Amino acid sequence: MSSAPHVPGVEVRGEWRDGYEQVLTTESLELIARLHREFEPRRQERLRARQERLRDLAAGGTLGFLPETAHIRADDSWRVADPAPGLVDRRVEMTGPTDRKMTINALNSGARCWLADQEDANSPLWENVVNGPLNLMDSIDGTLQFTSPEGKEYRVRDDVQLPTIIVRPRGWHLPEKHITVDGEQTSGSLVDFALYLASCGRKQVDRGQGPYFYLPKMESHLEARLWNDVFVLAQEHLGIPRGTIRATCLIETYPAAFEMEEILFELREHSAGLNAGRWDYMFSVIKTFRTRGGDFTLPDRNSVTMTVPFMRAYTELLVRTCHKRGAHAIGGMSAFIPSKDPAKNEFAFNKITEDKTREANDGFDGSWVAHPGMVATAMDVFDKVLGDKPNQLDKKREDVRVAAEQLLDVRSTPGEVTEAGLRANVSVGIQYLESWLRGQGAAGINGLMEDAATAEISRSQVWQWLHNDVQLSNGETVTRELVERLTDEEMQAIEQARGEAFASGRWDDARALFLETAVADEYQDFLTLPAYERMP
Ligand SMILES: CC(=O)SCCNC(=O)CCNC(=O)[C@H](O)C(C)(C)COP(=O)(O)OP(=O)(O)OC[C@H]1O[C@@H](n2cnc3c(N)ncnc32)[C@H](O)[C@@H]1OP(=O)(O)O
Ligand SMILES: O=CC(=O)O
Ligand SMILES: [Mg+2]
Repeated sequence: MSSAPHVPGVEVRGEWRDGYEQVLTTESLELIARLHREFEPRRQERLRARQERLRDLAAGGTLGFLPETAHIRADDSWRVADPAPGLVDRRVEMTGPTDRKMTINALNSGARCWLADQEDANSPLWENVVNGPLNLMDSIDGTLQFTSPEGKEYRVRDDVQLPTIIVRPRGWHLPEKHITVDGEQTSGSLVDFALYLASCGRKQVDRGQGPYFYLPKMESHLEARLWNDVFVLAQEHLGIPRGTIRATCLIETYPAAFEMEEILFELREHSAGLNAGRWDYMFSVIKTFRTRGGDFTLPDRNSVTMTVPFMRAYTELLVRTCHKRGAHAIGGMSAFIPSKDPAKNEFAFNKITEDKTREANDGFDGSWVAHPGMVATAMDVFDKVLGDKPNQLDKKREDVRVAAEQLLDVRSTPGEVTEAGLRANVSVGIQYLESWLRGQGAAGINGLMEDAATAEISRSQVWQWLHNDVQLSNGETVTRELVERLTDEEMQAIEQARGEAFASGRWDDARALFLETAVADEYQDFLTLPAYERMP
């Protein structure tokens, strides 16, 4: 049995298993230590800045384009780096967790890129943190195999074009408690980043591509600057040419929507574009102005479509901003997944087609699908719009003009707050949390893909409706008693639906966590923070 290598100041506190030595190497742990020592104070500073901004907003402030960076927006001369190998044609990107089976299924999906997710679709169980990069390493080495408990054999095909791998590390807010440096918990972002970079970075360069990343949940261009500085130091540390790393930033927080251009600017030598992360964006809209009542209260989650005014303003601005700077604009995730029921399946595929058609016509260069069964449908849509072109960076969208007021226009969102919407939030929130606590960060619930971002919407809507005394369409006011009663009823329904399997689930924990984050007066910034404390 191997054990963790000795690196001064570094302690691996997570359970050690055979094979981990391939990823938890001296080199990767030294990189984590160097990044931690160099950047942890700045990470903490940026997290404090988030809190300060939230306090200002709660006190009546608002969001707007920053006066201090107006010169960056006004300067037409700068562009991001030219697209890197493997990132020129990104018309369809698969997303999903990095367990062995799903890694193989994603690689065989026919998509152009694969977002290998250590974030929204992953729950940071220690074994997921280590196995993710381990599986990616095996896939690059061509040794990845899997046999299911039923005996089904999985292999990466050699007759399809493999997607370009883009790894999404955790956001800046999440700690990693299983690796400490000088006695301190490390950053989940830096651990995910360093484990992949150290184990796969050079291999990706050798096969003509590079270590590519998706960067989630950033709230300001100064957080992007922090990532850029991390990239510069890590490339130098590992002896990889500067600019080899490429990163696509998710614009998925309300404050970041006002700093798209600055985020591209900060990362320009490493930038691979922006992505419209619609689910976290919706969560962030609720969270940012959660105490400000009617003007920022959204109706039922399923009424907030991509065509409501404030969402439309956000995606239009994203395409225009990217193409002005030579950067790819990547669309988001429609939550519909295939169903065994033919009518529901047809509905889901129609929804995907509609969503991807709107994005392709708007100028996005590609978009996400959550399930391999949907790759061909999305490909068909983008093929029709792109034709032989690898992207549509030439579609400048200079017709688009988006003012701050349009991004902030939540009030014009049509729809109601209904008891069914409240029940759905409670039920989905609890079911997702139960799955997350067991180490599964994405789940299909009621025909929809649910992950950390969609669960954040569910619990934050309940919090917002409750703490703003919102009236349901049936005239009833949302109170703590009502939410608790519906929670009891929904728990009974879940127990009935799950049958015998219910007994082995972590339902008490999931229910308690949901109520702690959806009902308690003190709003938790991220559901995953208290959830992580309940994780071994
Ligand atoms: C807000 C955001 O950040 S969106 C991006 C993050 N979220 C995600 O990436 C979610 C990705 N999607 C998923 O994880 C899955 O599709 C789920 C959990 C929603 C549904 O998965 P399942 O219940 O397994 O669906 P289903 O039974 O239809 O799957 C059929 C096959 O496709 C595979 N599959 C489904 N989704 C994926 C995926 N995203 N990646 C790889 N394989 C997949 C399944 O493993 C299964 O394989 P098998 O037939 O070999 O056993
Ligand atoms: O990460 C994507 C999102 O929609 O959230
Ligand atoms: Mg997200």
